[in-house]
Amino acid sequence: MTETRLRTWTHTISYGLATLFIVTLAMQNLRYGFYELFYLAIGMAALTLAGAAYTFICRRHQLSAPGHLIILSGLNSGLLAAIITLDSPGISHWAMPLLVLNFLILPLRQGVTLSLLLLVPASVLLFIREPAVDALTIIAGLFLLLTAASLYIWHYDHMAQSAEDLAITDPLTGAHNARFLDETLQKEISRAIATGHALSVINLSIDYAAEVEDLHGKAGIQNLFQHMTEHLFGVIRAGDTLYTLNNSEFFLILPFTPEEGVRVIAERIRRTIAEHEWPDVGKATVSLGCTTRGHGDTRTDGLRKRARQAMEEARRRGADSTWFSPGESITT
Ligand SMILES: Nc1nc2c(ncn2[C@@H]2O[C@H](COP(=O)(O)OP(=O)(O)OP(=O)(O)O)[C@@H](O)[C@H]2O)c(=O)[nH]1
Repeated sequence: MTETRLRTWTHTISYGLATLFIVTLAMQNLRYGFYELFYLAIGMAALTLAGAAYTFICRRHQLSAPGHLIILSGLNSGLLAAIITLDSPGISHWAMPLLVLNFLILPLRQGVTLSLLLLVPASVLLFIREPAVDALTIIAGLFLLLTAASLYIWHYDHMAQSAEDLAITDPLTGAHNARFLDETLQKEISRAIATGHALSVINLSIDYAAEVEDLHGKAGIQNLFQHMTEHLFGVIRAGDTLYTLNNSEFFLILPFTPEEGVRVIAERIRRTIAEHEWPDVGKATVSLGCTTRGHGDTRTDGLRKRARQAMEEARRRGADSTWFSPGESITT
């Protein structure tokens, strides 16, 4: 299930349960003749229903739907206004479903801010109006709920981020993996088409990797691969992204980099790697195939294939070399 779908479901269920809870409150207050509270609950139920409808309307871009903040601000400020004006002791309990809703629907920071904006003035009023022990009990309960909800959401966000990082990172080198390469490259191609900026890529492989492995073992080639990854991270500039494809190949996406630029950076990488003294292995070289996005390159496979062919051409011409393969020229 995608995150957008997951959120659409959790938002709909949250708004649905909140509506049910608030409508029950409304009916109870109607039964006992507390008409002000009845109207307040009806207003709040209308807003939670609006939230559910908004969730349905924005189901395809749930992650960037700003309307939830407006709806929840309305709910929170409505309840706060009621707490200030109505002087009804039980009303502060109504904050509980709202706190949960704030955390389930909004990003953590917005949820905390909105909840504190509701709880702090409500707590002050409780202290003024209620006996100290009663006020303290209610406030402690509300703040306990706020802490538990924020810790839970923080934990969930953290776990989701770790799972995402694991899915796109090579555990050996810490660079991005092949799975993430196509996704990023497609985004960069679309960005380059939209903005007209140049986009270049480099496919890079360690020369004589099989021989290095025979001589120094699997651990030796893995060590070299790790150290080269660190080295490459130190050479490329912010905005460039590095991918490790198998135990001896790298791929670089270089946004805003024209042909002359990719030739410069490829040559710099080749030279610095050849000059470096690598732990365990000593000297090592790489072959680099570079290309720049051409007129017909709207998908990743074309660019990747051309970069690979250029790398194979560099290898054919002898180790420790770079080869540039031009794409169809872009006429503007
Ligand atoms: N993407 C990318 N391009 C680079 C990098 N280094 C050099 N280039 C390209 O090569 C060109 C010339 O780079 P340099 O020889 O370092 O000259 P520079 O004037 O210091 O380059 P700037 O980084 O643009 O200031 C740059 O304009 C870039 O297009 C790099 O690390 N990443």
